Amino acid sequence: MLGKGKNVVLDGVSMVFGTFTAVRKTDLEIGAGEFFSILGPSGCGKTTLLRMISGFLEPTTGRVLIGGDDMAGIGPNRRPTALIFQNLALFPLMPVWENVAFGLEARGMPKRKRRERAMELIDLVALRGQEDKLPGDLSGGQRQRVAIARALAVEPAVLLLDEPLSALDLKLRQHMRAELKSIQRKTGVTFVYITHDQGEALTMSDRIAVMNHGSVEQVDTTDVLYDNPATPFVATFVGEQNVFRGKVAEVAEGFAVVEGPDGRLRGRVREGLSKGDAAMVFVRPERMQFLNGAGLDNVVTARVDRRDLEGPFVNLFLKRDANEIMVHIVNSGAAGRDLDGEQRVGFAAADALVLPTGDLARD
Ligand SMILES: Nc1ncnc2c1ncn2[C@@H]1O[C@H](COP(=O)(O)OP(=O)(O)OP(=O)(O)O)[C@@H](O)[C@H]1O
Repeated sequence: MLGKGKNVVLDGVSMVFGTFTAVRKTDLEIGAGEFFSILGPSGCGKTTLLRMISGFLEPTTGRVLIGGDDMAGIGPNRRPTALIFQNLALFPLMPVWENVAFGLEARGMPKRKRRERAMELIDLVALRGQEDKLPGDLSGGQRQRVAIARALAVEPAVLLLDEPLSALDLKLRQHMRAELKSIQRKTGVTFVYITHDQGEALTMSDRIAVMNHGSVEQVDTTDVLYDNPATPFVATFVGEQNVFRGKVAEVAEGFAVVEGPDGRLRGRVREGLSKGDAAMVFVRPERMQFLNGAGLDNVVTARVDRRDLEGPFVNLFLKRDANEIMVHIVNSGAAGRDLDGEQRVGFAAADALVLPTGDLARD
């Protein structure tokens, strides 16, 4: 009943509007049946990349291949893709099932068969019982599922989703994440998902490409992206980070020591840094600990500034001169309530990553 997922290859693709380069030369391979996200801040070129895959834009340079076929000169309607936007554009006067079956009529499928096919898809997106309602009588999340069923009805090999959840409230968005992932798994269709929401990308994707200023900075699985970001931008765009600046004092056996205003800090390093280079040390807030006398590879003294209760966990913010340090602790009782004044916080060298100085996501 459903199209089988195909791979998408971008081979030296770029997009220039007049004198402005929206997407720099990009090579990317999205696997058949993969849930692949393109993540980045507003204006970084995500939608432009998606429009080149869908055929609404012809790339300035390079080729788009879907399932091995070069898409040059092939319009959006003739590509094995379907597109879902934030603005769903459902037909308000058509019941749910006719909305889902809409693309099938153009293919000359008789009405009874169309309804049958629509019902299969309505089951897939868990909307059984809603098929005769009008879109206006559904919740936002249900409407979203109608749009997904409609896009899947035409049996695309690749489903392109452009921030489809951004109009929904937080609870519904979180629920729809699980739902989208399960639909993707059941169908085996390749999903290319555009978002600026790193939480969304991390929870749903097999792999993520992080974009910044028209370039893909890193493509990796979610765990690798979180634990081993390739650049300061990726390190700070995906999740929270503590950042310590300084100069490399030593490099040996996969670790570097960075000397700066926060002292001598040791962390993991890849190639590309030598003694004297400007560097940044990144540590996730959940890898920082308050040190009650105990030692750790790295120790920083800072003053407790504020405590944010998030419910299941607590974020403690400490100040050290101009630097803010965030420590994330599990709320197993009165977490962090009695902490104030100067405190020693620390982290293991294995939990810190040293990268060459670069642009941060939230500068
Ligand atoms: N047709 C166009 N002509 C000129 N510039 C364009 C055109 N389309 C997009 N751009 C520019 O290209 C850049 C990338 O736009 P794009 O829509 O791809 O970003 P995005 O990452 O999807 O952002 P958002 O999350 O805000 O939608 C932006 O600076 C935008 O203004």
